[in-house]
Amino acid sequence: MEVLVFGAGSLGSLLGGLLARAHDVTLVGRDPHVAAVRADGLRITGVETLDTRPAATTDATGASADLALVTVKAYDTGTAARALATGDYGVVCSLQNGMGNEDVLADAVDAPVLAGTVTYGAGLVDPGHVEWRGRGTITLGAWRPADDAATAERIAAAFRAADLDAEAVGDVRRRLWEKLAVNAAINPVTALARVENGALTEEPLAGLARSAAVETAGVARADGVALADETAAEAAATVAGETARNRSSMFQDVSRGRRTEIDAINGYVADRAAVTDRAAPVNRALAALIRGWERGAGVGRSGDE
Ligand SMILES: NC(=O)C1=CN([C@@H]2O[C@H](COP(=O)(O)OP(=O)(O)OC[C@H]3O[C@@H](n4cnc5c(N)ncnc54)[C@H](OP(=O)(O)O)[C@@H]3O)[C@@H](O)[C@H]2O)C=CC1
Ligand SMILES: CC(C)(CO)C(=O)C(=O)O
Repeated sequence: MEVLVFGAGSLGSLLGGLLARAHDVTLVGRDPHVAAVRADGLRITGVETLDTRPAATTDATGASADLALVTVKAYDTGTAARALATGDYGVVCSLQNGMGNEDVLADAVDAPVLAGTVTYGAGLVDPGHVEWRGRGTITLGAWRPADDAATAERIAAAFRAADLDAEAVGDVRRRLWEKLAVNAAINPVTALARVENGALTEEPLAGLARSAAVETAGVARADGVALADETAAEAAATVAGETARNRSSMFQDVSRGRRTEIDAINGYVADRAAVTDRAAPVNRALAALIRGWERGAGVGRSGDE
């Protein structure tokens, strides 16, 4: 299968490198990473060590592939969608965190759209070198009723052909909302308190994280997705415990003075709550605090805005 990975940073490089074991992969990213991959290939270290040679480019204009995976940060999805709209793809699949990405892609591209959640962990450590930080699972599903479920199964099988753990599911919206509840609970609280994820398993932060998760579940239900309060709260607590020594991606972004994915996480929950006439005071407050930090830090918002 021809696979184009749009957003060859941490996750895109890891998955692209692993997929290159079985497929014809092109990474779309930035220099100096792209130049290093073109010159010397991609090195994966960590869980396994692997040297692969995917193609790499900084410009996907007019490209084509059987599958386009979208692995940019959520605030860059609009840019990715516009670039993909100039090409020809059999399927487009978001593997990003947060909500709203699939709708942006579906509005722009003329191809079936899949949604995916990923629990693999990755970090780009040097140009041409990505660290594989954790094994995980990829869960895929059709985004719109018109996006055939058999497509999700075919793409999951393509991941499995490259020895990745992947499954197609019929309830991908619920899976995305559950992951959203986990991110809404863990990401802003760890970023604001400057703590590793494990700090959320005890007070004084456990109650705040739980409130964010439970509130997210309520908004999911108002949006037509059956996510129980306790399921969301337990998912957040379990992930915080299992990733106790991790710094969440938002904590890392704030530490590096980089823009966060707050709009697609707690900002999305607060926006959906407003549409369905619900209050979401915890998510709204967490979003305001992170946005306040972004503004104070002068973090650029040049992506979709
Ligand atoms: N890292 C992980 O382990 C996991 C990440 N995720 C999710 O996956 C998504 C990606 O995360 P992550 O890989 O960490 O993010 P990164 O920032 O490491 O990767 C995104 C890459 O895409 C590049 N990019 C953005 N726009 C373009 C463009 N127009 N053309 C070419 N390259 C572009 C970025 O470059 P630049 O920065 O220069 O703009 C960056 O290198 C997020 O939604 C994240 O929450 C989910 C599970 C695990
Ligand atoms: C699951 C979690 C919270 C792990 O750190 C994550 O997805 C993130 O940091 O963005």
